[in-house]
Amino acid sequence: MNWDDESAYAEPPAGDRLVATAADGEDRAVEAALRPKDLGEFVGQERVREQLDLVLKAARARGATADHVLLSGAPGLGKTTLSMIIAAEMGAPIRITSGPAIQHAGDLAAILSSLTEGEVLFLDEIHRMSRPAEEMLYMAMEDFRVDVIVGKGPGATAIPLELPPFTLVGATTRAGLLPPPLRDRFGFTGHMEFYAPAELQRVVHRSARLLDVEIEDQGAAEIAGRSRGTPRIANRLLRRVRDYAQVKADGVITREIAAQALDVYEVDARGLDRLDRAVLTALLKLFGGGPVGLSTLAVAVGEERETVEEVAEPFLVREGLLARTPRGRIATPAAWEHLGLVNDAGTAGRAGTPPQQGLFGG
Ligand SMILES: Nc1ncnc2c1ncn2[C@@H]1O[C@H](COP(=O)(O)OP(=O)(O)OP(=O)(O)O)[C@@H](O)[C@H]1O
Repeated sequence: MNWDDESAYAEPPAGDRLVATAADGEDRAVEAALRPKDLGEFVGQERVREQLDLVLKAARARGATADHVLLSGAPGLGKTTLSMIIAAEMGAPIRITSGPAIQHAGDLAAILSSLTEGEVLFLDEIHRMSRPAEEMLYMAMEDFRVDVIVGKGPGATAIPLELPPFTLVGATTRAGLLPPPLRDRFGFTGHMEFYAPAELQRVVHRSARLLDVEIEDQGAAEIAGRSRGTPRIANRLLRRVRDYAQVKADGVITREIAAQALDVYEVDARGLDRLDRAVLTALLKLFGGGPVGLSTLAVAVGEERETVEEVAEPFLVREGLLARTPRGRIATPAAWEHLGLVNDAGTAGRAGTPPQQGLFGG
């Protein structure tokens, strides 16, 4: 996983996609109830959990405020949840804000100057902060001090303001976009990975328990397998499957019920939705697996170029179903297999030809 590849996680707001990684209104309403409250309850991310546990235990033993923490990774993997756990483990209050909400250095100064000793400041999307605010943050992180500028022009003066020690938890989907001086000021950086199906299965079981939904192991596995490695998606799919189980069955989520429900919602066994499959189908059936230009592919599926590039492609690339080459987009052998077109050589056009040539060419 290349954490500096910012395009890997660029995804616009959820819209009506069930498999979107961004949170929608309904997610926000239930997420608070589903958030693990301590490191023991937090599923997966073994490495980050273990490292963070050491950082927090050591700080507690010293009676000190924990070092600043940077969490990087795709949306919905648990960065906000982890920041709340850090505060809880330190017995400290937490203040939550985000980069886009801090456009002026004054906005940041107001927040920083109102922090109490040991408080955790969670700054989501830290890469989207304005430059002047970012520069103020450098000094605040290092020296627990800010210079507040009073007045304008030649008469402006900087008034130093001491801050109580605090822990900044920065979250970013794009670690590569952070300027090195900012990155270097974090004492600990945790890279959040996509979750394995078995881990997501545990997330689903846990959420089902909290939502008072009866679910069988195989039902949880079915939902986990379609959740694109992301707990937020797993929780969202669980809620839709619960609806289906209530209306069409006796409320219990079995493997069959989960599969039927997610088929209704057009989320397939590998987690692809209608748009993902439309892109792949066009690539295979209309263009023989490529290479084909992005604009042509977008026209073929009746979508904007940006939608195909930013919404569908990142997951298809991650899944090894599609590759971006200098000559255009190509389908991998796994794409043919997934859509059941591998043995389709007898049909019209080149639909049955696996795109062996030029797979890495161009
Ligand atoms: N490790 C985990 N174990 C159990 N539930 C989790 C875990 N990680 C995330 N979740 C659940 O997934 C949902 C999304 O998590 P969270 O809001 O922390 O993600 P995020 O990375 O901060 O997303 P974003 O970057 O979009 O804000 C929450 O409901 C949370 O409870």
